[in-house]
Amino acid sequence: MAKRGFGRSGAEDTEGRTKISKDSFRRSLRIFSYVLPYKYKFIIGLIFLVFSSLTFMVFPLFTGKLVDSSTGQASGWFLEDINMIALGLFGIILLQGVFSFFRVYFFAQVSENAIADIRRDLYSKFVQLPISFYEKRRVGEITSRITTDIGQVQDAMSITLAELFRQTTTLLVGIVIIMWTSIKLSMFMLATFPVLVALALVFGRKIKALSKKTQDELANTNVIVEETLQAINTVKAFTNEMFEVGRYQASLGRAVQTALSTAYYRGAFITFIIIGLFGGIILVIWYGATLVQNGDLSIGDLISFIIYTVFIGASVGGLGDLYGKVQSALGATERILEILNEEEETTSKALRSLNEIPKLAGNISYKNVAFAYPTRTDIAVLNNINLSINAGEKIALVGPSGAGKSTIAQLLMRFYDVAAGSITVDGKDIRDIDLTTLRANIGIVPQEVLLFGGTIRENIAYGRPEATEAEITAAAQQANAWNFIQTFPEGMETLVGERGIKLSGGQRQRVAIARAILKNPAILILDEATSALDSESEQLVQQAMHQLMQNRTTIVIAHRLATIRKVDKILVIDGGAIVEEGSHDELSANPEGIYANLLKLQFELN
Ligand SMILES: Nc1ncnc2c1ncn2[C@@H]1O[C@H](COP(=O)(O)OP(=O)(O)OP(=O)(O)O)[C@@H](O)[C@H]1O
Repeated sequence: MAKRGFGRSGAEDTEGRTKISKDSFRRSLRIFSYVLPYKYKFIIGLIFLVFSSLTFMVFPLFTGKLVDSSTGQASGWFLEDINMIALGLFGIILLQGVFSFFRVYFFAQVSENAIADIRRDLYSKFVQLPISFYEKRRVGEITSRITTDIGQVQDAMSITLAELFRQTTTLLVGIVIIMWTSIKLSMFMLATFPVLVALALVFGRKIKALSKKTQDELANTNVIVEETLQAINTVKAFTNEMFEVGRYQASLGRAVQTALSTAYYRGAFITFIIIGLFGGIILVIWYGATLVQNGDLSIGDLISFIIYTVFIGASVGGLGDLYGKVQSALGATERILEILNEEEETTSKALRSLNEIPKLAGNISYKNVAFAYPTRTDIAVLNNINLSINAGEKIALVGPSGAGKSTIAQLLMRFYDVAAGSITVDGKDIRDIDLTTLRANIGIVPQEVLLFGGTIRENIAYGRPEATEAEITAAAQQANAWNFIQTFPEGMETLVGERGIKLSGGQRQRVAIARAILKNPAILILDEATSALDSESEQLVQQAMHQLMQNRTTIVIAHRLATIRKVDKILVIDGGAIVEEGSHDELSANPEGIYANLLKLQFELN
C-alpha cells in the first residue's frame, strides 16, 4: 500500500487509522456535508434501519413463545395459539426482510451519490493543484486517496454506520429483554459470556496481525519473481539463475516460518473458541436448565434467552471490529479533507474556448530571476537570469545537462513562482496575468510526448477541443503527421496509448506539434528530444517545428546544436546562469567559449 504522509493533524498508526477522539470525530463530521443534498433519503434509510433492527430483536421472543405455547405455558401472552405465533414469526421475518431491503436501498442511494460527489471534488482538486503539490508526494500516495481512502469512507457511510447502530441496538435492547426474562440468568451470563467474547476479540486481532505479516512475507517472495522475470535478460546475461533461485528459496523459507508461527496461534485460537466460548454457552444453558428444573423459567424463555445471548455475543464481537473500521474511516476522512482544503491554482474555473481568451503578443522579459525548487529550497537552480525576447523572435537555450534550461521554461508557464526578480509578458508581470490566459497563450512540444489513450484525432484535438475536422486535418498536415496517419487502416481514428498502437518517438512529436499548431499560441516552448531520431524522421520533425515557429516567440531548449543555427539568439546556460549570449556565428568564433566547446564535442561525437 502506498505510504501515507500528508502531515496529518490527528495521530495515526501504521495502517492509517486515527485514534477516535472528540476532535478527530468533529473534524471528520464535515464529510457529512456531502450527505446533506441527500438528507431525506438518508432519514428514510435511518427509519428503515430502526425498524429492521427492532423487528430483528423481536424474533427470539416469538421463538421462545412458540416453544412455550406447545406446553401451554404461553397463556396470558397476546398470542396463545401455536399457529398464530408461528404465523406472527413469519410476519416478523417478512417485515424484517422488507425493511432491510429499503434500508440497504436508501443508504446505497445516499452513499453512492455522496461518494461520487467526493470523488468528483477530489479529482477536480487534484487537477487544479499546483505542480509543487505533486513534487512533494508520490503518485501512488495520491491515487490511494481517490481509491483506498474513498473506499473506506464509502464503507463507513453504507455499511459501518448502519452496523454500528444495529449492533448497539442489539446489545442494549438484548440486555434489557434478557434482564426482563430472568435477572438471575442474565447476571450469570453477563459475568461470563461477554468476557469470553472480548478475549476472543483480542486473540483474533493478534492473529490478524500475524496473518498480515505472513502475507507481507509472501508478497516479498513475489517481488523477487516479478523483478527477475522482468529483468530476465539481465539475470541470464550475468548467469545468475542459481543465485536468484537461492534468493527466492531463502525468501520462501521466511514466509513458511512466519506462516507456521501464525498456525500455532490459529490452532490455539480455535481450541479457545471450542472450549472457551462453547464452554461459556454450556455454562449458561446449564444454569438456565437448573432454573427451568426449579420452575423459575419456562423452556421457551430459556430458548429465547440463549438466542439473545448469541445475539449479544455477536454484537460485542461485531462492535470490536467496527471500532477498527471507524478508526480507519476517520483516518481516511481526515486525509481526504486535508486535500480538499489545499489551495488550488488560480486558473479560470469556467470552460472557455480558446477563442474567448485574450491573445498576448509574446514579448518576454526575465529580470534578475532567481529560483529554487520548493522541494529543494537549499539549492539555487537559477541565479540572476536576465533575458528579453521580442514578439516573434526565436531564442535557444543550450548548456550542459542540469544547467537549468527546462526550469527557465517552466517558470514562464508559472508552474512555479520565481524566488526573486520577475518575468513579464507584454510588459506585465506574469503573476498579474490571469493564469489561464497566460498558459493558453503558450504552446509546448515536450521532450517526451505522452499521448492519452484514445484516437489520434482526439490527441491532436487536445490542443483545442472545439477545433473543426478541417482544422484538425490541416494541423496534422502542417505537422508532417498526415502521411504516417494515412498509412494506418483507421487513419485519424487509430487508437493510441496503452490499449492502442505504439507510435514512434518522431511520430509522437509530430502529434504534439499538430496539437501546438491547433492551439495557435503566441509563445512556443520547444523542448528538443534528447535521443536522436533517425535522419528521415528528424528532418520531418524539424520541418514541422520550423513551420510551427513562424510568427511566434519561441524558446528552444536545444540538446543538439545542429538544429538551432537559425535562431535569433543563443543563450548558454551553465550552473543556473547565462554565461554566453549571441548568434551562432558570434559564439562559435570564441574558441575558449562553452558554446564552441560544446560544438566541438558534438561534432566529434557525430
Ligand atoms: N522538480 C524538481 N525538483 C527539484 N529539483 C529539480 C526539479 N527539476 C529539476 N531540478 C534540478 O534543477 C536543476 C536544473 O534542472 P533542469 O531540468 O532545468 O535542467 P536542464 O538544463 O533542462 O537539464 P537537461 O538538459 O538534462 O534537461 C537540476 O540540478 C535538477 O536536478
